[in-house]
Amino acid sequence: MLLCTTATRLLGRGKTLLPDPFKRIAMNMSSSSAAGKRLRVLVDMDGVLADFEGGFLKKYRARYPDDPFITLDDRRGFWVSLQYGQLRSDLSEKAISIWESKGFFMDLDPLPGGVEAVKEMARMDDTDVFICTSPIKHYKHCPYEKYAWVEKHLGCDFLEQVILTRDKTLVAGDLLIDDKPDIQGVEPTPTWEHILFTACHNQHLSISPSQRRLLSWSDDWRGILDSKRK
Ligand SMILES: Cc1cn([C@H]2C[C@H](OP(=O)(O)O)[C@@H](CO)O2)c(=O)[nH]c1=O
Ligand SMILES: [Mg+2]
Repeated sequence: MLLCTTATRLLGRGKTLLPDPFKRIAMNMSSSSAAGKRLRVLVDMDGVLADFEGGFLKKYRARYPDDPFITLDDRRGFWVSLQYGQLRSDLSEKAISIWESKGFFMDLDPLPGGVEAVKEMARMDDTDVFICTSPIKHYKHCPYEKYAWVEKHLGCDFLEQVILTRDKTLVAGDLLIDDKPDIQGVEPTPTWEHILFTACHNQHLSISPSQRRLLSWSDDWRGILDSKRK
């Protein structure tokens, strides 16, 4: 799955085709004209743009048709394997085998409205959007497939915006839209405000009054971005 043309691969995307010194001048000009006013939005991938839970359930049921499963309505807690292990101890490993398989991350369907929202965000003035996503430690397929998914659904240019990290606290931004309720890492005070994206596993959680949710991509994500603009 390589859709980037050779020319694009060699030269990079249109915006950054200038030779380095010119690029620096252009960047200085744009940063002085918009001094510090750009909004940086970090958008998570699984559970926010890509339907991890739906994709998991479909493949789990196809591979283990005689084993019990948990409906999306009954999902509780971020870690799928933890809840499956509580249902029956051997099911934890069976669950893990699903997302460690070739094609799992590539085949995930986009969640409704996510791709369109991210494309619209990227076109907004003074706004930088990055896809901030964690690969699983079984690295044989996942990192490649995450890039391939972005290329397929958001386009080749968007590959520039991908940040793969196991520690999102190290990434600086104004907003992090993410379905994981607790985002922790080595940085105790990340620069971003975490917006909890509602998913089957977190919808019943009560969150602190200061924390904000995005219920879906039909919810007012534009208002949340505007609230952070200086
Ligand atoms: C194991 C597991 C991973 N994931 C996702 C979260 C991470 O992607 P993301 O950062 O894009 O949300 C990735 C690695 O943990 O897989 C779940 O959403 N639920 C799970 O139970
Ligand atoms: Mg996620």
